[in-house]
Amino acid sequence: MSDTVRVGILGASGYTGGDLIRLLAGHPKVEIALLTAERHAGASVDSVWPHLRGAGELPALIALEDVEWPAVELDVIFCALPHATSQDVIKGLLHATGHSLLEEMIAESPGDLAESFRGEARIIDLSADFRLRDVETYERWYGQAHQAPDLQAKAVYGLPELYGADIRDARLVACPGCYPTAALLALVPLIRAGLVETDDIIIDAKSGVTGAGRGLKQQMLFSEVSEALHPYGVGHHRHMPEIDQELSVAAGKPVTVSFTPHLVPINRGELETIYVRLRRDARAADLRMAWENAYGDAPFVSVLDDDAVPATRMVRGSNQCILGAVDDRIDGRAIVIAAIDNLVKGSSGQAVQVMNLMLGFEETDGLTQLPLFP
Ligand SMILES: NC(=O)C1=CN([C@@H]2O[C@H](COP(=O)(O)OP(=O)(O)OC[C@H]3O[C@@H](n4cnc5c(N)ncnc54)[C@H](OP(=O)(O)O)[C@@H]3O)[C@@H](O)[C@H]2O)C=CC1
Ligand SMILES: CC(=O)N[C@@H](CCC(=O)OP(=O)(O)O)C(=O)O
Repeated sequence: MSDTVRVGILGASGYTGGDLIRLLAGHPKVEIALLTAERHAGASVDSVWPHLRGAGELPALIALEDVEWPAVELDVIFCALPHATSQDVIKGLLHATGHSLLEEMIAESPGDLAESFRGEARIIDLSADFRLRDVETYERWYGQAHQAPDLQAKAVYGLPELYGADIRDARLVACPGCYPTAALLALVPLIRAGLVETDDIIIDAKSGVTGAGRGLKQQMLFSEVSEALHPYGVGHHRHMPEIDQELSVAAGKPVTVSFTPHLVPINRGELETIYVRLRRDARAADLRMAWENAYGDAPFVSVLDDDAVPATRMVRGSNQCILGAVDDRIDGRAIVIAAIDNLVKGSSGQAVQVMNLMLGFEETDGLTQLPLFP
């Protein structure tokens, strides 16, 4: 492989696609070789993203159907498309590029796919399409049949702090949802250390409006989001099975959480306040110690001392997740708080971190931005 890798971003006119361009333009080992869009196909990056004028020479956005696979010769493909679209597109591009994942699937179930293929682009999907290991769970929560169930079984869950070793060898990575990212970074080490009861976890989550994507939606209008606070998806949000799935792995038994997201009138940022019941006379200090043990070497997770608490302003624009824990005044309980930027650690930054691991780059390459304040 040459010194730089050729990278494509599918869905480059969306919010996560835009942040991928911003981060990758500053990455020392990346050349952005392909950008796609749907409604914005044919537009220049400057016109879609005026804040990226200084990002250097970039290809114009083209429609997916105009991509010349495999001639475009990408080493890495970021797929920042709406869920459900992603699974179709990834399946199609495996055929178009002659990807080795297809070869493997043909070997496993001969007859299903008629030809043999080759090719090695690493695929990093930001959508929800390959996150759930169980196809039935996907179909129940997303309300539709999965178009690529064989591929779902091949995907690695892309939370680097938990699955770094698997990500290094993966060809298809499913980046976690933004809410699961914060919840899992906070809770997995506590569950692994046996410090919290797993049947009494309550997650009160808040997200900025960019979490909903760039498409025009009435409930995202300034007049409807500003000066307001909206709970949504109460009792049925799609991120619940994803959080349950990963906490169950950590606990070695089924875990079901209570989770309620809220839309808050900020552009970026996510804050989760998590109420837990403690085991074995544990205190908040023990929770902090478990995080320190789990994340001692992790460049993007930090733990606040004593009773200090995270806020979205401490992470905005950066790939950081900040954690804090405080003893509750109800004996035996603690309040855990996690803050991330939904567009960075919650999606695009995490996806770049995944690429760095997959290609053996420094984990922090392209991701050293400090947060913006105020
Ligand atoms: N926003 C966030 O905080 C997070 C988002 N995600 C996930 O990342 C993915 C992208 O999200 P986000 O960037 O917010 O979404 P946006 O709605 O902002 O962007 C979607 C992108 O996909 C393109 N697109 C839409 N439909 C099609 C299609 N049928 N074929 C080809 N391209 C299409 C759009 O092109 P055009 O603009 O030209 O129409 C646009 O570039 C989603 O799956 C989302 O769930 C994950 C974690 C956090
Ligand atoms: C504010 C807002 O609407 N946020 C999105 C979460 C963004 C995300 O992580 O989405 P995916 O799981 O779809 O990738 C939501 O609640 O659906």
